[in-house]
Amino acid sequence: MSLIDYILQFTPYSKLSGNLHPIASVIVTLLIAIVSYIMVNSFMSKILGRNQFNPQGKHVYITGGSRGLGKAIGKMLAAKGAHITICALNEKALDIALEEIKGAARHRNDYSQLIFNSVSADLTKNEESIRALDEASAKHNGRVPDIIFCNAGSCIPKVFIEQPIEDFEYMMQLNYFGALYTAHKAAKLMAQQGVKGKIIFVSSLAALVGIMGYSAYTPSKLALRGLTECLRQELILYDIGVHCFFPGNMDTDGLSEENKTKPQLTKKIEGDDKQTPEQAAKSLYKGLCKGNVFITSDLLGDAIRASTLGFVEANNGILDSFLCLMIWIVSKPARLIADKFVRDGKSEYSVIPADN
Ligand SMILES: NC(=O)C1=CN([C@@H]2O[C@H](COP(=O)(O)OP(=O)(O)OC[C@H]3O[C@@H](n4cnc5c(N)ncnc54)[C@H](OP(=O)(O)O)[C@@H]3O)[C@@H](O)[C@H]2O)C=CC1
Ligand SMILES: CCCCCCCCCCCCCCCC(=O)[C@@H](N)CO
Repeated sequence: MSLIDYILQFTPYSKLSGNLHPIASVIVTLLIAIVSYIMVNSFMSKILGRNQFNPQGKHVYITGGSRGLGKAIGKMLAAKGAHITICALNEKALDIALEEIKGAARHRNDYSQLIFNSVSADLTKNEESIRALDEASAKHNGRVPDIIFCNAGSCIPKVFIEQPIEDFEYMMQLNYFGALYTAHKAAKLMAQQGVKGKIIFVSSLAALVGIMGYSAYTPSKLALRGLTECLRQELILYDIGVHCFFPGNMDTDGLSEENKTKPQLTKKIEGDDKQTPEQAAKSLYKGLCKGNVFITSDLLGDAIRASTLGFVEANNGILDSFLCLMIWIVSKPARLIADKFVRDGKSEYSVIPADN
């Protein structure tokens, strides 16, 4: 008896196969194989993936850690025993956030050994980004942080022709170059010091699907995807892991702020689903534990991710193929409906008179 026959005898297939048409029996066999594969795969990834991300005792550096997602990541990892450094612009907000982050770790036995620190810097500038990282390292005897979250970012949504060029430049400068400056310095220090660390870029679901109103934001976040793909391979040289997170809308100050300038049509197309930053942080953590390179925060995001993989590793080959198929089925009607919203909205968008 072959191994397959041995396994199949424990399935309903063994009782059915005698009565089935040969084609039906091939289909049933395939289905059983697929379901078993998914079960074995998810079981294995639970067993094998459990230790791929253990922040305990590690120094975690979070840009944009004073609010929203960055602060939620800080609290979550502090509670798991990480040393935390947060970096942002506003010092007062940093102080308040650091107290909250400490509070999340206070129940721990090793609380007194944990180091919490905040650094104020303008991350749109290379020298400032380097100084911030140096200050963070100084509190750890010059050792670069083990885990870097490039999370600081901003979104100003507007209709393309009404958006000033300065906005395009600002978003590229903060969302792409801001993350690049920190990652570049951190990777160099990790390589020099032999620190087998991790760099995690916070992109957005809006990087993987382009919708109206995000013409300045989407490209700046898509650039991070490209950077992740190159660095994931290149930093194997130094055993540095690279990951990219693509969350959907999260209930943060950033979202309230962007909603002030967001075109109605953009709101209509993206819908008003949103997660708390804590929920998104949890999805990110789970993805890191499994060793996933591209990580999302909900099912729609996961399907969009799976449909745009290219040469990026699937998180689960079979499941991702299935999700990709779902997007292939729904994307055409979804696009037609979204396009119709835009066509029907023409009258609401009066065009600014031509320059005279
Ligand atoms: N909220 C959402 O719906 C989504 C957000 N994202 C992305 O997730 C990340 C976090 O978003 P969210 O939590 O909403 O962001 P928030 O706007 O709530 O917080 C942004 C953080 O970045 C810091 N920051 C902004 N500019 C600078 C700067 N020039 N130098 C240093 N720090 C800076 C802010 O500090 P300070 O106040 O001091 O400037 C703050 O800590 C961003 O990259 C965002 O693009 C992705 C998908 C959806
Ligand atoms: C062409 C047809 C389109 C069909 C629409 C399908 C639905 C896509 C939802 C995408 C939502 C994007 C959320 C991220 C927003 C974000 O990153 C900012 N809010 C940042 O703060």
